Amino acid sequence: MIKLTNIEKVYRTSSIETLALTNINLTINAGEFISIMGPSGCGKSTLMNLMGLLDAPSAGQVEIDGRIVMQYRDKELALLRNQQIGFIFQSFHLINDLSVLDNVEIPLLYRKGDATGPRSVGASRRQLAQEALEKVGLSNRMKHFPGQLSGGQKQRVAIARAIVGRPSIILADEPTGNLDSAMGNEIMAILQQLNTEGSTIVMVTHDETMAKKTHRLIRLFDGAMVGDSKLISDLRFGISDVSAGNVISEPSNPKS
Ligand SMILES: Nc1ncnc2c1ncn2[C@@H]1O[C@H](COP(=O)(O)OP(=O)(O)OP(=O)(O)O)[C@@H](O)[C@H]1O
Repeated sequence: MIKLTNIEKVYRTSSIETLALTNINLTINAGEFISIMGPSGCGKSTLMNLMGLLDAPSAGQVEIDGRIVMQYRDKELALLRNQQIGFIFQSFHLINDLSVLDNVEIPLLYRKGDATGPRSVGASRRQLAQEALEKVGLSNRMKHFPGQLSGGQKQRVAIARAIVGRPSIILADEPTGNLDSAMGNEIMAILQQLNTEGSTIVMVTHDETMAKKTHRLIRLFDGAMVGDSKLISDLRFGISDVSAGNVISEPSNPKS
């Protein structure tokens, strides 16, 4: 579960102050698949960075799985992030000099314990990485390098890397943004499958079609939450009808 309470984020440089997020109150339940949409600059990545513990809010509280993280030190944040959160980015962020298998192992190298407890020795790391690659249908490309893969395949490697440590939360920042629609649909199908198996997924997207495949759509505008709609019937969350959608307010003059 991710709970954001009264979040505000201000970026300050010597000459300018930008209010990137204001008055964000949002609870994402365990097992939900939610999408976040809004025009460029409205604060989507900032929100993801706060949920991913990559940045701290200027005010308000961030709670991850019942832990209020505001008092955590950097080391503790890094540990929590490594164990609980998997990241997927639009531009994949793979290391070109490493094989597919080595790329997927990376999050496990930063662990004191392995995905399930004791320190991960090379063999068990390898095993976990192979399993993650099998899950995304890439077991036949383990020895390839990122430069030898299609965009969709690269994103599948990135998903394998995100799930290798078995995090409960996956944060995906425009995961289909660099892909054609066929590859984008493949990636969405994998994310939907991971969600069915229990992962909580938060996805930023500019694509309404992709957003409609998720349970719930959050709309941001100028740093504020302007919409929160239930999209797909899902009995796990007591939602029986898409009309349960609750639009807070629509932006009157969206920038894009
Ligand atoms: N490190 C930073 N320093 C100063 N201002 C920043 C910083 N990061 C983001 N901003 C500003 O905060 C606001 C929100 O940015 P953010 O990247 O979260 O938007 P976004 O919705 O993800 O945009 P896009 O869809 O274009 O990626 C913007 O006005 C941006 O210029």
